[in-house]
Parts: sequence; C-alpha cells; structure tokens
Amino acid sequence: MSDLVKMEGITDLTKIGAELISQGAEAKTFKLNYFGMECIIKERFVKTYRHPTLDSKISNKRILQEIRSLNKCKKNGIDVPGLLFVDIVQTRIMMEFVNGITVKQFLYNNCENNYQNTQTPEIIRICREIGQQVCKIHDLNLIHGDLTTSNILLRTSTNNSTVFIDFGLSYTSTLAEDKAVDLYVLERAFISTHPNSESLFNEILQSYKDSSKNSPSVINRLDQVRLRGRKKLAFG
Ligand SMILES: Nc1ncnc2c1ncn2[C@@H]1O[C@H](COP(=O)(O)OP(=O)(O)OP(=O)(O)O)[C@@H](O)[C@H]1O
Repeated sequence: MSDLVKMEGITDLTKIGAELISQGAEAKTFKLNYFGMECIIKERFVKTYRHPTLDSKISNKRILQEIRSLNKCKKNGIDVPGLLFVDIVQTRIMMEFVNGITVKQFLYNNCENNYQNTQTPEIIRICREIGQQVCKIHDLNLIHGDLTTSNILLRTSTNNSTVFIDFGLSYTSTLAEDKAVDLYVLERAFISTHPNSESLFNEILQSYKDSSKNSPSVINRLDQVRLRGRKKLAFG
C-alpha cells in the first residue's frame, strides 16, 4: 500500500521507478513494477495551449470514458487490460501490463512491408479476430474512436489473442454512421501504416460482416463514409 500512497503524491513517476515507454499527444505511458506485478500507468498531461479549466474538463472526460469503456468491454468478454487504480486528481489510470506486441509491430516483423505476398494463416487469423472483436465492441454500442494497429495488442500468453487499448476517445452510440466511421478510421490507419495491405483489411471486414446481424447496415454506411472521405481528399 505504501507505494500506492507514494504514487498519489508524486508528480514525477520515474522517481518511484516507473519507466516511460511512450509519449502520445495527450498522455505519457509508464511501466512500473508494482509489488512484483508489472503494470501500466497512463498519465494525461496538461496542455498549456488550452484554457486550464477546459483542459481539465477534457482530461477528466477522457479518463472517465476510458475507464467506463474498459469496464464495459471486460464485463462483456472483450479482452482489454484489467483496470487497477484511477487517480482523477493526478489524471492517472493504472492498469494491467499486457505482455505482447502491437499488431503494428507484429505486421512489421512478419510482413517486411510486403503485405500482399506474406499473408500467413496466423496473420489471417489475427485479422479475422480483429473484425470479430470490433463487431462485439460495436454491438455494445461502443465506438472506440481511435482504432489503429498500435491500439491493438497481441497477448503472448494466449497465443497472440487480441487486446484492445486506448479508449480515451471512445463514446456510446447506436448509429450505424458512427460505427462505420470507426471502421473507416481503422481502414485509413491500415492504408497509411501498412501500404498495400487492402487484402488484410478485407479479412477484417469479412469477419466483421460474419459476426453480427447488425453488420450489414454498418458496412453499407461504410461505403458512404468512404465516398465522403475520397471527396474530402480530392477537394479539401
Ligand atoms: N496495458 C498495456 N499493456 C502493455 N502495453 C501498453 C498498455 N497500454 C499501453 N501500452 C503501450 O503504450 C503505448 C501507448 O498507449 P496508449 O495508446 O494507450 O497511449 P496514448 O498516449 O493514447 O497513445 P497515442 O497518443 O499514441 O494513441 C501503446 O501503443 C502500447 O505499446
């Protein structure tokens, strides 16, 4: 308990042995050995260009969204990191450390940037699992908000099963439009991070289609979202 108390008062987590593993646009992610258990602390930092009151409101909203969505997924059998501790004052979430790598790293390691000719059964399986899990998330009327290959981990201990992370931009919606935009964000992330990987995204979509009776309306909507996206790219 003493480490937890220490953590509450401390502004610099590296002083209690935490290791900074990633710094995103809004948060720093640390790894900490907590009583022999590896864990992750995600700390949202102050954005000085925002008005302090607005910044604090946005930060709190993202933390609350993240913990609500993690809990909702966990309760409904979608693998996400287990939540351990939340500190609203210091805008920190402490969660289970998932031993594994991101889908992005896995694809880099296994495809050597040649996504057309290096589709192993394992890669196809992972893509199909992503489609199935995104569909499950959407069936809970939850929109992830930032689906990328960096925000899906592969858990080593369960033979590379998928674990979804980073729910800070998630929200609740029943609309096919919002679910289609979520898929579109993932499609764009695939295209920009893994060029010529269209066939992999098609596997994801096929599996999404196969996973729920609600899928057809979302997939139909995706065509409209893509069209809008292309127009935006062409005409600004
Ligand atoms: N529970 C976890 N277990 C293991 N690694 C994690 C975990 N959570 C996050 N990470 C690692 O930290 C990185 C950043 O985490 P996350 O995406 O949640 O933060 P972020 O600051 O919102 O990132 P970004 O702004 O880049 O989207 C992940 O890509 C992953 O490598």
